[in-house]
Amino acid sequence: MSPIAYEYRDTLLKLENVSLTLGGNTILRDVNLEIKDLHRPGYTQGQVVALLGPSGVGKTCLFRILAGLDKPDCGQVLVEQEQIPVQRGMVGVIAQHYPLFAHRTVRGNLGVAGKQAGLSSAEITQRSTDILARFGLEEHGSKYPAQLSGGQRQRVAIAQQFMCSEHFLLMDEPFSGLDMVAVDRVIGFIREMAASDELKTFILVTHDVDAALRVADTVWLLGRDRDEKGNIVPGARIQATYNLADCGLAWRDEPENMPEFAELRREVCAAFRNL
Ligand SMILES: Nc1ncnc2c1ncn2[C@@H]1O[C@H](COP(=O)(O)OP(=O)(O)OP(=O)(O)O)[C@@H](O)[C@H]1O
Repeated sequence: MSPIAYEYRDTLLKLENVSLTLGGNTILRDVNLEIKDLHRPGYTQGQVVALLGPSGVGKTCLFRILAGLDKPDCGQVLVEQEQIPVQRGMVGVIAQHYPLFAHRTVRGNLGVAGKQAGLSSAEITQRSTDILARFGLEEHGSKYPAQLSGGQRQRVAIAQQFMCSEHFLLMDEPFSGLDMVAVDRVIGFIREMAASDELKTFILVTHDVDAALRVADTVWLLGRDRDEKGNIVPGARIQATYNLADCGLAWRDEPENMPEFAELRREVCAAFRNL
């Protein structure tokens, strides 16, 4: 199938030579990547990118650096069209399992995020109302997390991050522990939200090859090199970049049923196994 037309515009987020050492061990080594505003003629299209890597490779460390929660030893993360150094709060963070405050209502949960982002009470009320409507949660504002379904809780957790970060949403293992139907629902939701705003950018950190290839327009493989004897060289870096738009897989319904998907999946899995 022929690829869908698109072009890249401004840089929205850039990692420049990010390296990290912890307890004397090199964890990340010269990680470079760039997320650009992806433009599809006739469509509003945000970005969905995935950082894929095996367990223990340094995904969580990179996640924290991307979110401005930790500083790398060298290198930097620049965000927005103005390319400013990332600060805590500029990138919305959704931790694994979509945690919420159990003792606060849905509106209360959104309010906490709004307060952390420095919004006034009036702004919190206004933005919460807008966001609840956008997420189809209008009727649930005064409910507590325990009174929601799993899918609704996920939506609230994602909505919460939209209170503080308009554009960037970083998700840590968003598919872990979910059944097939729930994975479909999260993928559908990410796609829908990404198509709601030209600058909306989802960054998924995951080891789930299938889900990453189903939802992302770009996938980066994070891994460590091996020396000539096959031993692991400390320090993960970007080992491969897969452009799913060029493969004709991005923005399709059920790309997993396309032959191109199986081919790319084979290639990614083979590379993954060597990391
Ligand atoms: N505070 C720390 N001090 C020393 N080493 C650390 C520290 N935090 C993490 N590490 C090491 O850094 C490496 C990467 O850890 P990280 O949690 O980022 O991996 P990951 O890719 O997220 O793994 P997983 O998918 O299993 O969660 C691991 O080898 C870990 O032992």
